[in-house]
Amino acid sequence: MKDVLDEFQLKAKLMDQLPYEVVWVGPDAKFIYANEKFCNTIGYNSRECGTLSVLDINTTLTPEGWKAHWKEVMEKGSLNFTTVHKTKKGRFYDVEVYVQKFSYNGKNYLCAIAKEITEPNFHKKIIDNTYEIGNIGGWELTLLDGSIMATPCAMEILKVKDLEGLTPPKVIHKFKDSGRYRSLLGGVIRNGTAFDEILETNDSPPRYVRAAAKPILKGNKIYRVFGIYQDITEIKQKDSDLNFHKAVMENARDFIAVFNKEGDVIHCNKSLMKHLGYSQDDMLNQKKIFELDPGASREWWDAHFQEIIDKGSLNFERLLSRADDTQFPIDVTANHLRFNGQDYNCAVGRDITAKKMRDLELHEALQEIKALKERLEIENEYLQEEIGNKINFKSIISSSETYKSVLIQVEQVAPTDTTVLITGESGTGKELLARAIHSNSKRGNRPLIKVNCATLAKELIESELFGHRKGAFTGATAHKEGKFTLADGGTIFLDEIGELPLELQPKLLRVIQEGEFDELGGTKTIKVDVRIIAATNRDLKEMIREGSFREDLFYRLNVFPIHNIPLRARKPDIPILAQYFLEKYSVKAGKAFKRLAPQTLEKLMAYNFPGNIRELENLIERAVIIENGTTLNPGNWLPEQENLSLSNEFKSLEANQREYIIGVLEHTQWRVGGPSGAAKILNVNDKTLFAKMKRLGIEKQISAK
Ligand SMILES: Nc1ncnc2c1ncn2[C@@H]1O[C@H](COP(=O)(O)OP(=O)(O)OP(=O)(O)O)[C@@H](O)[C@H]1O
Repeated sequence: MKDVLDEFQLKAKLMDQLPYEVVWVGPDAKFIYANEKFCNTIGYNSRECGTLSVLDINTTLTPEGWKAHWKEVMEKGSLNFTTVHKTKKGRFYDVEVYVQKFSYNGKNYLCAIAKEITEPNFHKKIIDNTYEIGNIGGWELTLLDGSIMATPCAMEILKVKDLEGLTPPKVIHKFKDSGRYRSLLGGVIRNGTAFDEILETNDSPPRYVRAAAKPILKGNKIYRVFGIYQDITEIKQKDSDLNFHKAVMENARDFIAVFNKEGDVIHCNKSLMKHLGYSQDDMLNQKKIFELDPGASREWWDAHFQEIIDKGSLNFERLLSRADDTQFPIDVTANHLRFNGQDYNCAVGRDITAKKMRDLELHEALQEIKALKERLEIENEYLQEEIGNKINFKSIISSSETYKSVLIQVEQVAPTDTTVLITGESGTGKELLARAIHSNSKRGNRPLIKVNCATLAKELIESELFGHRKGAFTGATAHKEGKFTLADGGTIFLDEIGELPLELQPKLLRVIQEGEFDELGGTKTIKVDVRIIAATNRDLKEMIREGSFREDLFYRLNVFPIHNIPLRARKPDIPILAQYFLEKYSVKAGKAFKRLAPQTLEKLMAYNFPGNIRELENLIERAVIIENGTTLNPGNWLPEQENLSLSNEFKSLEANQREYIIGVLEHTQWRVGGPSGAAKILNVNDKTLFAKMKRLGIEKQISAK
């Protein structure tokens, strides 16, 4: 070495002046000469350099590598490459090397000129600042000697005091899942598998560190691993806050959807997607408001969107359409949202099907209550009437043996639910019997609803009996309960059943048979529990023959027939009945009558009473008004003499009725209604009398007042 130095001393001095690191190297890789720049950079003095070889400063170089390198330079004469040198203090730095072969005294040498290619200062500053702001620490592990270099930030992030703390065996314990980090580091060191993961530290409270590493290769050999640590606790916190808010939105039971001005679904939560039956892919940026809300037109949407911008938010109800085309009502609050310079409609909605159902049920319940109230009011009217009528029942006056059989029948059938058909002439007391049956049945505390089939206008009978819904026909301005509904649980008394129009008879038959009927204009079948008592003064069998009464209905009604005996067939009852009426009307008229004169009774007994008990009652009432005293003597209130004799030439009942009614009408100067009208005298209501007059062909040229 000394010889060589002597020979090259001058040249060597010149080399010292160069701004490059210059070394001369022999075939054994040992330095023969190193200039000052090299010595200064590498940190060894020139004496120490004399003891070093290339392998000492190039830590990745092996003896075999050196041999191959020497051979290549010898062959090629020169080479250009970059490598890494290590200083005496252990700092690694990148160098660009130019190697030139030269020979002296038959021996070959290398002259290497190296230049540090570490980043210039300002670049380094930028990098340092970036790392600091990003809270990123860098580290580099040299695999050959296991040495590690790191930025101060890396040590800060992992809270280690020295570089040793960042070496793989130590650093793994900084993380909660040290096993996982060990395997990640092992992967990059052994197999060059880069990683980029977020790991939780062992600190309390834990922090989150992003750990990433990648191998640095020389050829296909891993000689270093470069990595970073980044404290992302804050980012993670923000992220988890964001995720929390997202989860709140996603898991809200209410529907949340965000639409842009064009009506595209920009965002929608799970609840809405599930309810509509769409997947996320179906919905986001695929669906428009117009598909979800079939009632929304372009014009509506534009106006609505603008209104939301103007007002901030709006509340309203809409119908949404599901994927399967079914619809459901929602209550929506649409809010204006301005984000990144764009306007959005953020709609929060709720399915109100159940609420609507409840409203409907409530409405129906209210309707039902209303109907029940109406019914109660009507029932109350009937019950009031009943109270009066019950007095009449108590007053069934009879002492005749003949009538006893009728009363026995009443007593027998009353407690049952059997349908009863009471026949008999007009005025014989059929209604009185019907009331007696009802009062003595278990339905006695429920109403007895009376329907006079003769007095109802033909076209109204059906709605009277079965009720109608509002609008069922012209004039049906409100819902009306039918008599059958009113009689539910009680008894219906169908007086003058023979007058029921033929076309309504099947409907009555159905109620009797099945206990159900359809309301006019209604959609539901109404079921009722009603006992039926019918009465007629017509010969229904004859009517069947004529074809004006259905035979099947007759047999349904005629389950328990009671024939009411005419008064002329129970004459022994005349005195007792006459006495009863005398007392009744005396009290009413404020008269003092106590008894009937024997002559009066005689005349009454001689009379045929075509109008039966009603006629007797009316006679006495009239007598009480006309006469005075305590004994009722015969007077001109008694029927015409010719009618008093028992004649064989009996007139028909109808002819008698006609004559009698005309007589009364003449007496009242053809006044039908009012306190002194014929109806009052005949003890029938005005309508009944009008119906009778119509039926009997009595001209209606008179005023009804
Ligand atoms: N046994 C009786 N005791 C007391 N009053 C009676 C008796 N029978 C009938 N009446 C009275 O006679 C009048 C007529 O009776 P009711 O109306 O019951 O006869 P009706 O056969 O139903 O008549 P119509 O066929 O004309 O409807 C009533 O005022 C009733 O109170």
